[in-house]
Amino acid sequence: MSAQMYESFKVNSPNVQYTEEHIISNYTYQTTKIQSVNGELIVEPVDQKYTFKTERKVPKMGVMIVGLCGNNGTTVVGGVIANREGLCWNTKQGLQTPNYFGSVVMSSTIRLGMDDNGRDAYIPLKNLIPMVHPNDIVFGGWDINNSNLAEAMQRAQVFDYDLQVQLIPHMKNITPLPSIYFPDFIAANQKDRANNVLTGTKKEQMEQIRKDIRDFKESNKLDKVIVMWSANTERFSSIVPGVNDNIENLMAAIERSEEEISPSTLFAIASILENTPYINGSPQNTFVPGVIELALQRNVSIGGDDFKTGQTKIKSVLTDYLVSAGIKPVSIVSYNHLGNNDGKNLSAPQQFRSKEITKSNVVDDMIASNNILYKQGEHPDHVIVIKYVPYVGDSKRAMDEYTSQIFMGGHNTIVLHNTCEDSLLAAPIILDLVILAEVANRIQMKSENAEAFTGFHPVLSLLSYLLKAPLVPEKANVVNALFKQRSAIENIFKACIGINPDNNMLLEQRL
Ligand SMILES: NC(=O)c1ccc[n+]([C@@H]2O[C@H](COP(=O)([O-])OP(=O)(O)OC[C@H]3O[C@@H](n4cnc5c(N)ncnc54)[C@H](O)[C@@H]3O)[C@@H](O)[C@H]2O)c1
Ligand SMILES: O=P([O-])([O-])O[C@@H]1[C@@H](O)[C@H](O)[C@@H](O)[C@H](O)[C@@H]1O
Repeated sequence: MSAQMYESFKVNSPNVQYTEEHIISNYTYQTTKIQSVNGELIVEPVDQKYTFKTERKVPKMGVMIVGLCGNNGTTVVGGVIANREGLCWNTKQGLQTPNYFGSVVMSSTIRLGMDDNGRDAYIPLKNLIPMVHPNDIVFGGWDINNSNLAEAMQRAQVFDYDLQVQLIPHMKNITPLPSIYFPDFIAANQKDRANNVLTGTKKEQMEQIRKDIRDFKESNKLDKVIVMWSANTERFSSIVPGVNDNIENLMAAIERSEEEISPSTLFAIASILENTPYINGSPQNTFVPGVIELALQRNVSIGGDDFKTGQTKIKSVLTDYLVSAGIKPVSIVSYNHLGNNDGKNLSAPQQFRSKEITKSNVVDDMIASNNILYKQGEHPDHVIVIKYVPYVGDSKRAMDEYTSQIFMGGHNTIVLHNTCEDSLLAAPIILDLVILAEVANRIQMKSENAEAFTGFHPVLSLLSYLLKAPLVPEKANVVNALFKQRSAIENIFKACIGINPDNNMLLEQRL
């Protein structure tokens, strides 16, 4: 047996100290410095010393979901209630128990090292450093539709009937706060849903959202709140000089109720002004330059864009495998049809365009990494098709074809059919996003030459593993390859407790 599972562990190292409040780790970050000198590439291995300081106390956290009554919103809330209450339900396969499958935090493991018998020791990722447990999260939020959460959960048609029945009493008293609704930003076919909307100027509506956040935090006696956009995909906002190109212009434009400012941008600003992290689970460009500038100014975490759940997640693995194996994808065709309200909204051209962008860009970094296969600027044909077929509901059917050039003019064609229960895939991603965003805000680090500890950059690129179009700090590289993204999470958490990254060399077993 090559693997042994463990639940907990203690680090034995002179470089790691556990105090009442913190885990303090003196860590050597090993990286490689590259320089081109007189046309010659100089490669210099570098050891940089850092001190990581992680707060051990896990806060009482609330999550406010924009789009609370949607398929994703009701599924994540219902799923947490089922887990917290231990609700089991009958299905045609027998009794089903609740779980957090699909959450990398709650249901994946990481390798710590090898024991004396040569067995790999694994622990749950969630036990690596102290993190919020989803069962303890308090949910609330907004929706332009006034259904209570039990009605909305039933409308979503995601959960098995026997579970729905058990969830109704737990969800019927949860109701969404009225929200900001500007019809021009989402499909016209959403109009019938909009019976729970704020009125007033854009400034007044934004101030109401700020008050909602304060009231939610206070009434639930929360230590922290995170706002998560899981509302419909908006059209892209135009970046207009003098309107949203910097925070000064953006705040002035809000005062003028400027047309081009979207509901999601107002939610982002409201959150940042309330020192509340904001995550965008949809593809639109909520984070116009003025919003990013505000997040930097106030040092508040923002993350996005667009949950990476099924068809695109596989694309970020398959393309990485092909290119890193020296195989040249030359055509990628991604078709899917779905019948939920998300699909209905995406049936409108401008909303589809937002999604097409995030679903297409996910291969760019992998293609750019191999100039043996691709000349400068060369890339595969890449087509995205999304069709709205009401009957299939939340059960999205994805069909992909990957055609690649192989040895000596040959071709390899991979065809995938992938039935993605979209909300059952997205709900655990939503939990991972808020749990990781919260813990990232409890980690500080200091290089040996620095005066003071600092946190992560406000643009939280650590969340990339969970997103189609990762938002990264200016000048930082976008990484879409899924296992590189996962390693970043694992290795940064290991650094917090002074454990080296898993380099997979296994010299203990190769010499
Ligand atoms: N696998 C997935 O489900 C998945 C993956 C990636 C991204 N997404 C994105 O997540 C979002 C939600 O997906 P869903 O399946 O829950 O969609 P949904 O249509 O079921 O839910 C969206 C909800 O947002 C509400 N809404 C619309 N505009 C609003 C506003 N301005 N303020 C508050 N509420 C508003 C709607 O009334 C609806 O209840 C979509 O943008 C979708 O593209 C979903
Ligand atoms: O499965 P995935 O590509 O990660 O993401 C999904 C898309 O395939 C689907 O077309 C769209 O409707 C969903 O909102 C989601 O974006």
